[in-house]
Amino acid sequence: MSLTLNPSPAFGVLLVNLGTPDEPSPKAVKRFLRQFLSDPRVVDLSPWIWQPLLNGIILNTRPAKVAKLYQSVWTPEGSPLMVISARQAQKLAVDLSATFNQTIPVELGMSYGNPSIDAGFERLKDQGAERIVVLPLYPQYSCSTVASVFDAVARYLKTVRDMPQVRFNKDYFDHDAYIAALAHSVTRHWKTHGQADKLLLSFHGIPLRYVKEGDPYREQCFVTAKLLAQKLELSESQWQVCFQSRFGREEWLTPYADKLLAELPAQGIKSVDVICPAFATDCLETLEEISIGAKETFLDAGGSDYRFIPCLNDDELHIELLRQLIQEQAVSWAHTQAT
Ligand SMILES: C=CC1=C(C)c2cc3[nH]c(cc4nc(cc5[nH]c(cc1n2)c(C)c5CCC(=O)O)C(CCC(=O)O)=C4C)c(C)c3C=C
Ligand SMILES: [Fe+2]
Ligand SMILES: [Fe+2]
Repeated sequence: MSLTLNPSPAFGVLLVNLGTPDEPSPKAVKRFLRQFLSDPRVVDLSPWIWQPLLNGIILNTRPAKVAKLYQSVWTPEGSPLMVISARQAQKLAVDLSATFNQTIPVELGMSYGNPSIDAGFERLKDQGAERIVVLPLYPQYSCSTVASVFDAVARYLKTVRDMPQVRFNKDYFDHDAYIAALAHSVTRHWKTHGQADKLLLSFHGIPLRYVKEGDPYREQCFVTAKLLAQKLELSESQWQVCFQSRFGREEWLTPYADKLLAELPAQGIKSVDVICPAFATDCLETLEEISIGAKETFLDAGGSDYRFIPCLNDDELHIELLRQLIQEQAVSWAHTQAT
């Protein structure tokens, strides 16, 4: 039964992800990388040192190379990250609206590129939402991702006279529904392809220094991995964590995915299933780096079978997890409406 007196929504949802270039051209990639890599939460070096390096070398060499990689995964509808994020938002809006028995608007906001976090807030405001749940789609908290979303939210709020009430979800690395969704995607994959010698859990890396300075990301990755292994009833030798997407010369979290995959065949591991639990949505880093590049590394090193497990994307259990996370944040705003 609905007790709503006010026709405006009880609340709105801002789903946040990293963002992606507008098109797979060197020019658009350069624009995207300039914004992304100028964020001090991502690269925390002194701007006096970093900006000349970024503008003098990186932005003159990397965009052409990375644009080619984007072209290899781009779809007719656009960048995989954007296309899948839009589907997630649409499905989540349907499920939330059913839960709360009224239309709950869900908008996307990207940390870098379009649509921006500001644009997402504005769209929610246009739909009458005065209370907003911000859900960064990063299961494990890192200063380089989630804190950067928080910074952008705070920057937006500074620009408005009447700020909305905001709830912010920090992480969900150990949420039962997250582990259940991951476990379901692995068992579904095993049913179709069989089970490999090892399940490799490849998380996006960060500089080791960030962890030494207090970032809980690595610890949260290991908790996720252990909970998933437990749920799948895997023994210690049947799974392993590694970290991908290293950038720059500094030491990042280890073991590095590419190095490990090159070593495993010599240790007698000839087949692997690879899952990327830190990514809520397939993107360049999963579809190119892990699904294509890392596969080549493993097979070249003598591996026989390499199988990539897609991200949770718009899987039913993933949307259910997102719905639960929102409901947990919004329950005190909307308990009279929840059915
Ligand atoms: C420079 C340092 C980087 C840190 C720290 C970092 C952390 C981090 N990133 C993600 C998720 C994604 N990263 C993606 C692409 C990407 N990441 C970096 C660099 C850092 N990431 C770069 C330079 C790029 C762009 C591609 C390239 O030039 O290599 C993406 C994919 C975007 C897409 O368009 O598909 C995601 C998603 C996490 C989760 C994370 C820390 C935990
Ligand atoms: Fe990244
Ligand atoms: Fe990469």
